[in-house]
Amino acid sequence: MAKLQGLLSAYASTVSPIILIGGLLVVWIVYNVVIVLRDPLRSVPGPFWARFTRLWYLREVAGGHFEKTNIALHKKYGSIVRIAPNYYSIDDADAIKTIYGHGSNFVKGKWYIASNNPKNKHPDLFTDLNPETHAVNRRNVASLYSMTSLVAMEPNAVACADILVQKLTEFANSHVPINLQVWLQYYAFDTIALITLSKRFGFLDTGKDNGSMIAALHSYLLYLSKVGVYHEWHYFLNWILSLLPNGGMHYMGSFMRQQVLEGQRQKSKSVLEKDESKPTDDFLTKLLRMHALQPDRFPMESVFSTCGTNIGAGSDTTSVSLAGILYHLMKAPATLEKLRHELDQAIEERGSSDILSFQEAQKLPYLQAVIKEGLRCHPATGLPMVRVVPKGGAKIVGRYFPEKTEVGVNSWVMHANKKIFGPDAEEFRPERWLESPERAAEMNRYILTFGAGSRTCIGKNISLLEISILIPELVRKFDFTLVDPNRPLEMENVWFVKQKNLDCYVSLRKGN
Ligand code: HEM
Repeated sequence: MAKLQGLLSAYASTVSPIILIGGLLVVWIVYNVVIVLRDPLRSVPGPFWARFTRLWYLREVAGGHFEKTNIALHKKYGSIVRIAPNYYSIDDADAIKTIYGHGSNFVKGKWYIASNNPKNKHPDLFTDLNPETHAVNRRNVASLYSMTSLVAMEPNAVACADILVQKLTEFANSHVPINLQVWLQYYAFDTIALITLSKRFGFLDTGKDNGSMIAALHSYLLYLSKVGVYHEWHYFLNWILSLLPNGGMHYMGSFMRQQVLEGQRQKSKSVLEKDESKPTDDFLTKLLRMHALQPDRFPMESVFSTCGTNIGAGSDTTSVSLAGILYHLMKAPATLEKLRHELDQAIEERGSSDILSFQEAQKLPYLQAVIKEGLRCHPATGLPMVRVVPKGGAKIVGRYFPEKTEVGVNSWVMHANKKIFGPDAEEFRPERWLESPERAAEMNRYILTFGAGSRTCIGKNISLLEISILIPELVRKFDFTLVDPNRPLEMENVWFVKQKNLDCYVSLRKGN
């Protein structure tokens, strides 16, 4: 009897886990079948596994090429594609207004949760999911990013462009190949630091990622792009990661703290309260004044998070965009020639070869068309900008989406749309912006490089300033040649779609 009991318990101990797992699997399958059968959107096409689990989307995002996958999905399945059980990617011109338009009640989806720092009591502008607090916070800082505020920022962009030109001249003389994307990162990081904190990180000077800060921001992007898909894990994973050493982020944090303290030393609370604000004040002075005048409404945490968001959201995005424009120019010699002709003429007419100002650059139509087209062909963000369908549901592409469904448009998908940009949408052709003002205005409505609506990029003017200062200067002064023109451009989509192998020879422009 004891033997039999022993046999039975041995049998039970080996079989029961299998039965348990099998049982759970059956329950999971039945649960999913019921969900699928009851889903009013069950007829929307998409990859098989995306119907049942977010793992399909996670795997694709982790692959680092979702911008390409997303375009291919819409080619295969049409305007609406399911990419996760309750999440749909949309490729439709009218959908932009419905989902992102001012006055639409679609709020940011939970994917953005993984971008926030759980330690912050007040979410930053980018990650705030609450439309009311977001609107208040955005209003608080909007004037710091306005066109008039750019006056104080222009000399910062010019100073950094000057250093980059000097460095590239040295590379041209030594005939050493460089990774242009990396140097554009140094420019973008140093410029946004100078604009925000009144001090450069010093990447342009050393030619190095000091303190591994750029690498740390890359790891943060790797994290948020994937953990956003399973946002429920963010707080736990973030806690685990906070136990590990993270030199780069600490470096950035202490750099920021030092500069803020320096700003406070230079201008005490009483001085800031009394001083009239001037458009020429630097960004940090403006932030510290806001805190001095209304410490409850704008606490020190908001001073730090605004600075941190500028650096996080405004560095890689700008370098990716600069690299996109220059890469396309390298691949299109006739366009480059035409652009140089316009720039040379502008320089000749004003009788000085000094760097073109932002205002001057804005008056050059071909330059503006090149920038616009570069930003269309390589928008910095490469995942759908997810939003939640509001109460009462919504009609998108003629189909009813129940409330709480998640939907999103990927800039790469929209910019490849042939109905909007024409049959040659995949080509880099700046002329499309100059064919007629009506056509340009129409296309402009569907450009998502800087997002759209109430959550549109607050730093757009700053990045356009940086781009408009640097591109003409580099195009006028240097020839860039790809080390291996036949090697396809490698990119990695970690929310920002970063170029990886932009290895080039730099030489001084012939005949310059
Ligand atoms: C070429 C450069 C840039 C590109 C392509 C870009 C792109 C974008 C996009 C697409 C969004 C919307 C994201 C979404 O809805 O999911 C966004 C938001 C944002 N960007 Fe930029 N950005 C750039 C530069 C900058 C700069 C220079 C700054 C700051 C100085 C900045 C700060 C922000 C912030 C704070 C938000 C959140 C705004 C809000 O939700 O109210 N960006 N950006």
